[in-house]
Amino acid sequence: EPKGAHYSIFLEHTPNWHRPFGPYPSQVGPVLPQVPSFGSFSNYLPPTQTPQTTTPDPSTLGCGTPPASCLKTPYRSYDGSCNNLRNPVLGTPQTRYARLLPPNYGDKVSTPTMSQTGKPLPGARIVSLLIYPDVQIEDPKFTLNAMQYGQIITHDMSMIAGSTQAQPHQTRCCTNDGQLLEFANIPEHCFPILLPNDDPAHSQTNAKCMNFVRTITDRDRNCVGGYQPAEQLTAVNHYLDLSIVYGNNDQVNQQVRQFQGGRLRVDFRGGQQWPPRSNNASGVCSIRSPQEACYLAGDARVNQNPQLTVLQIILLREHNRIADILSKLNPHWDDERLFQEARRISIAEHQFISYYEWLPIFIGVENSFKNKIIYKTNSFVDDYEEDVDPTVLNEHATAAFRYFHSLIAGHLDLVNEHRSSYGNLRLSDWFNRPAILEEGDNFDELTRGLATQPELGSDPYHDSEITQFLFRNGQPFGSDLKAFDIQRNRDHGLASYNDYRAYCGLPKAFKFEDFLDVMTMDSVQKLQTLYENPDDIDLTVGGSLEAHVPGTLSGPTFLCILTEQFYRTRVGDRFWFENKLDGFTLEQLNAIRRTSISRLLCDNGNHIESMQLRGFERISHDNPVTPCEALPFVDLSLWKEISDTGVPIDRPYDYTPDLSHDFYLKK
Ligand code: HEM
Repeated sequence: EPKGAHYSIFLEHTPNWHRPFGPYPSQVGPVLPQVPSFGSFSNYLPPTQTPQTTTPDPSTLGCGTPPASCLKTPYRSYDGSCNNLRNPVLGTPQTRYARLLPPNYGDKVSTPTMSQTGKPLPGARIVSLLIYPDVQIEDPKFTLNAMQYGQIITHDMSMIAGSTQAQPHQTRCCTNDGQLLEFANIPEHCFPILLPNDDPAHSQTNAKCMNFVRTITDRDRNCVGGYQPAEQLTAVNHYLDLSIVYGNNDQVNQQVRQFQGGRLRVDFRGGQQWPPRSNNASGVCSIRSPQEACYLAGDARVNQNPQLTVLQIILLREHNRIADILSKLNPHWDDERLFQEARRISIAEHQFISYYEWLPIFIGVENSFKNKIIYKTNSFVDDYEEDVDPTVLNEHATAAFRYFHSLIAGHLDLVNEHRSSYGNLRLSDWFNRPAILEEGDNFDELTRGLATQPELGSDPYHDSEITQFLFRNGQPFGSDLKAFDIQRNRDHGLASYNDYRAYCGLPKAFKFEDFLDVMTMDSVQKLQTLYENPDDIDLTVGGSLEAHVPGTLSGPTFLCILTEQFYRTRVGDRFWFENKLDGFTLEQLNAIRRTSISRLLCDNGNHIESMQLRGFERISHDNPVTPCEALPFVDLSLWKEISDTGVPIDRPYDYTPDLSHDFYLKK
């Protein structure tokens, strides 16, 4: 095992990770046009009207469309525009990922990465089979809920352009029976994964080819030309703002809203609220009959797996729960005001749970404090910095954060109120088929399962439900998520694992044995069997073999990338919930800080009666199942604006942000 001493040295370096725009410009290619005149706020809207910007026409997708102007409003836009007032397009959908290191494309411009020797890298499926076998090791401490909330955070922050990530891609790079297409017939953007002859699964059907379509880049959209290296685009807004619930643009937002009482649209069945039906069910779900439920939500991936859909529904119901209470407290508020206030509270709860409950488990408590990602305070934390770029890093989304695919469990326990499980669902039976949630008591049983079943360990082992059966849709075998991750790493031309070691403060390796500082001999030997040169190792692969930094769920290289990302996501968000500018009074902010994932599950399940206090942690003597009413909750009465006798309630801070504040007029 690697020596522990290394880590303490490493941790001392952590505060240097934040370089506001990195050593490498975060916008690859020409700087996007800045909006010259957004400083003129003549068209100010009071807070009770629909805020925001002129929405770009999605049919003219370029590489991010700057809004025509930014309106003065205390609420976020749906697409994230005007969050950064100096560069209002920053963080909006259809913009580039950022990068910490320059890309390493095969032809230096856009083709997938090659070996240093000029030959192709080892096949992604071959690497996946050797490095990521299915060995079932449960995490000793954390629940499936920790894994599942991670996917929620991911979907909130990014989605490679050109794919829904929910279904096999519409572009087919292989024949229907899994053979390679004739070269002349291969559609544009294809980068199929070749299957070895002795593939343990696919040799049984004689398939030789797994579909894989390249991510859309700024070059594909003609935003850059010449020899400018390509940068991939993300289809959703980069902020941690519950866009998975509210949509990433005004159009989707309008589809998910009820426009009554501040509520989101729901269908009532069996006395419970369910998301509205998608109007393209056969396109986005693997349904067997037209009646089968397939949901519409702010994010296109909502139906991808049952537990993801459970959390999406919990978050949707939480919004409506808050809107209903606010409307009783403040009957004079109209739909828009109720909607935006409920939205702001839901986003704050989500940011709190993500950063204060979830993130310390993954990137460590000490590391999170040290890097100013969380604070111990009962006050505001006004740490917004306009020159910190909130853009999602390609290294984060394509390599580091995907490491947690390892936590996925292939079977989902159905758990009753006594916390006993009498059965489970096989994951690959239910990809893109959410109807299962509405059967019997499944919704609550899956919800309790989330908080009871352990996640699998964060290690190189992966459940075969995602490496042999992903999206199999009734077929005997399916795709391989880890082969996708490796192929995606090359598609995006990420610099090598060795380069990121150096970036993150580890010594650069000159020979394979040099990796022994953070890897076992067994892992180094596997790498040596696969790769010709230490500089060839894909970031996705090398990073996933590192021993963990104590107190975290990742090795030092991924930890460095994750820490950098979550710093930027927080400090680059003008509407971060702990900023005075987000418009909460101190009392309200401290009320938000009493929320928890367990309370959210309690309040929004069908009939959940109990939960342990820390819902990302397994049930134990220290974390016993407790009646829901005994769990801390957000006291929404603090949002009551006028007392029962009609007197305005005096708040210690002005409820509505002062819009004439210097800040807005600075530039
Ligand atoms: C059952 C659970 C999950 C399934 C089935 C799943 C599946 C997928 C699939 C199919 C992709 C797209 C692959 C590609 O074409 O490149 C993807 C991307 C990704 N996944 Fe997962 N995933 C799951 C859970 C998670 C979790 C728990 C995390 C992290 C905590 C995560 C992080 C990511 C990230 C960062 C991406 C790239 C996002 C982007 O497009 O920018 N996933 N996942």
